[in-house]
Amino acid sequence: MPGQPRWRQVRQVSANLEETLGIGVAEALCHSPRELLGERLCDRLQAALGDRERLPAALTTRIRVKGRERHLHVVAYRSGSRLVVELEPLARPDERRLLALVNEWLVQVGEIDDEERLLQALTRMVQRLTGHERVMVYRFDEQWNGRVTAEHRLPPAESFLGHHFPASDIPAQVRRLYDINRVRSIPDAAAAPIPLVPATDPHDPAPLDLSRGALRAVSPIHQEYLRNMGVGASLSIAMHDEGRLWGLLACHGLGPTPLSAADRDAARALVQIALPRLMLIRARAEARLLQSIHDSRDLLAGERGLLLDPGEMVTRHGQQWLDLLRAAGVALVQEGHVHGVGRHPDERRLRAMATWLGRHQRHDMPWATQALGETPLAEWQDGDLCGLLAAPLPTDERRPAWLMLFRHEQREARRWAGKPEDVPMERDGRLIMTPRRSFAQWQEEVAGRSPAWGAMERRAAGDLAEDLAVLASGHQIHRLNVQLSQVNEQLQSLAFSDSLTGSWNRYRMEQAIDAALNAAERYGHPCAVLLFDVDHFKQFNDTHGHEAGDRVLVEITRALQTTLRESDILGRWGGEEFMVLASHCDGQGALPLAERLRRCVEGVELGKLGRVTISIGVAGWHPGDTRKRLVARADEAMYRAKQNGRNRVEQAAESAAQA
Ligand SMILES: Nc1nc2c(ncn2[C@@H]2O[C@H](COP(=O)(O)OP(=O)(O)OP(=O)(O)O)[C@@H](O)[C@H]2O)c(=O)[nH]1
Repeated sequence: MPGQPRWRQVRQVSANLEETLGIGVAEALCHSPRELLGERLCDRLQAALGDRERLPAALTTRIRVKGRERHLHVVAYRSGSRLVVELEPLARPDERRLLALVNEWLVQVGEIDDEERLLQALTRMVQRLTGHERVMVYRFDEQWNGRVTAEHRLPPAESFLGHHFPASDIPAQVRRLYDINRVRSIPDAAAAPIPLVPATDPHDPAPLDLSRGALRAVSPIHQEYLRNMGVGASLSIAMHDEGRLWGLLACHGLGPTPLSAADRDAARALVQIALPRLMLIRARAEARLLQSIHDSRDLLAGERGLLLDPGEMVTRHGQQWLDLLRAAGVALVQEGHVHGVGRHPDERRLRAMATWLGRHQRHDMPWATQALGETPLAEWQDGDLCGLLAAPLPTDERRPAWLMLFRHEQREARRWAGKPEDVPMERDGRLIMTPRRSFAQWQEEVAGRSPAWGAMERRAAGDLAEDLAVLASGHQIHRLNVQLSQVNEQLQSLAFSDSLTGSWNRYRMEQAIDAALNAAERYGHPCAVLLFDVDHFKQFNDTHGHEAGDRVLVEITRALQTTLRESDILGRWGGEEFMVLASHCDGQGALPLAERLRRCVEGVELGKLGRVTISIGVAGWHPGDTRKRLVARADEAMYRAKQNGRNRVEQAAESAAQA
C-alpha cells in the first residue's frame, strides 16, 4: 500500500492460523495483509492505531470462514519495524452479564472504606467473573518479596492467604513486562507453544517482541513453575500506584481455564475501578494521621508562650505521640539530658545512641530501623525494643538533640509458599534461571523486628522534632534572659544596698528622698524623714570592740525592719547613722513612728553586750523643700535629741525649713 510499507507483506504467521482464518499458512504467506484480512478490517485497524507507537489497538469483527460467520477479537500493535495482528476467536460475549457485573462493582466500590475489605471484595468479584479457583491480591514489599493479602477461592484450591513469595518468583524482567502490558493471561499452562512460520522473519532476523500482545506462549521456566505450584491456568493483572507496580491481582485455575478477551478486559476493568478507590482510602488514612499530628503540633505551638522546656513538652504530650505513631516509648535526648515517656532504654543507652546518631547520621532527616539488633546500635538495644525512629532536632549542629521513638518486637511466623530455595543456578559456566520446585508451606520465624515505620510516620516525627527545636531555642533565650535578669538584680542590689546591714545605702536613700519629694510636689503626698544615731557608740566600740559594734548595727537593723510598714524605707545614712523615709505622712504624723523605732531599739536584747539606744530627729516635708534642706532639719532635730539627753525623739523646728 502506498505510504504504508508495513502493511505490504505478511512475513510470519502462527502455525494454527487455519483454525481461526480458514487459510493455510503457506497460502497466507503469499498474500498481502489486505488480501488476508480484508480491506475493511485493515482500514479500521489502521484508523484505530493512528500514530500510536506503543499502545495496541483492539476491536471486534465478524468474518466468514468456510461459509460460517465467526466473531473475532482483533488486536494490532507495533513491534519494531513490524506490525503484529492478533486474531482471537470470540464466543459471542454476554455483554449484559459483563455490564451488570461491572455496574455492581462500581456501586460496591463506592461503599467500601477499608483497604482490606476492598481487596477482599475485588478477589470475590473477579472470581465470579473468570471462574478461576483461586483469586488473590499479591502485594510487593520493599525488597520485591510478595505477600498474599486477600484471597477468594473455591475448594479444592488450597489457601495462599498470608503466604510470602520470594522476590525471585517474579524477577525484575517479569515485573518490567507488567509496566508494558498490564495483563498476562495463560488459559492453559500445559499447552504446547504454537510456533511462528517461518520461525524468523526473512527480512528482519531480530526476534519478534510479543510483549504488548495477549497471545504468546509461556516460557518453559514459567510453565514449570506453574506446574510445580499445581496451577493449570493463570491470569495476572498489574496494580500500579502512581506508576509504580505495588501488587498483582493473580488468578489460578487448577486446570485449563479458557477466558474470552471480553472477560479478560472486564477483569482488568474491575481492577482499574478498584485502584483509585484504594488510593483514596490510603490517602484518607494518611491525611487522618497528618491531621492528628498537625493538631498535636498546634497544641505545641499554642504552648510556646508558656516557655516550657522541651523536656516538659515531652512529658506533657508524649503519650499522645505514642498513640499517634503506634510507639511504645518516646525520649528526648538533649545536651545530655533525657526526658521520656513510656518504654524506652535507660539514660546511659539513650545517650550512647544519640552520640552515635550524631556522629554517623544526617542531621536533617529522621533515621529509622525495625531491627536495632542488625545496626551498630545493637549493643544498646533494651530487651525487645528493637524498632527505633530517631528524628534530629535542628538546633546545635555540633551537639544535635534527638527525638527517639521506640517500638516493641513483633514476632511473626512468616509462611512462605514453599522454600525460597531457588537461587539462580550456574550451568556450563552460565547463570540460568530455574523454577522453584517446592511449594509445600514452609514457616519461618521472624524475630528481632518491629512493625515498619511508614513514610508518613517518619515525616510526622521529623515535624515534631522541628517544633521541639523551635521550643528549645525559645526556651534557651528565655533561660538566658532569666539568668541575665538575675545577674542584673545582683548588680543592682550591690549598687543599692549596704554591705554590712543589707539595708539601703545612702545613694539609694537619696534617690528615694528625691522621688518622695517629687511626688509630694506633684500630687501633694506628704513625707517625712527620721534620722537617728546610736547613742554613745564610740564608747560601745571602745568597750566591746569594733566587731561587736558591727553586730549591734546588724541586730538593730533587723529589729527595725520588722516594725516598719512596707511603705517606710530604712537605710544606712553613714557610720552609725540611719534614716527612715516615711511616705504618706507629715512631720507630726511621723512622731509615733519615731517613738516606735526608739522603743524597738531600746528593747533589742544584745546578751552580754547589754542594750543600746538611739536619738531620733524627725522632719516633715514643706512645700519647696530640697533633699538637703529636709535632711538638714532632721539632722538639727537629732542634734537636739542628743542635747536633750539622748534616747529620745525631737521634731524639726519650722524655722529650719527656711535654712
Ligand atoms: N562598729 C562600728 N562602729 C562605727 C561604724 N561607723 C561608725 N562607727 C563608730 O561610731 C562612733 C561614733 O562616735 P561619735 O560620733 O563620737 O558619737 P557617739 O559615740 O555615738 O556619741 P553620740 O552620738 O553623741 O551619742 C565612732 O566611734 C565610729 O567609729 C561601724 O560601721 N561599725
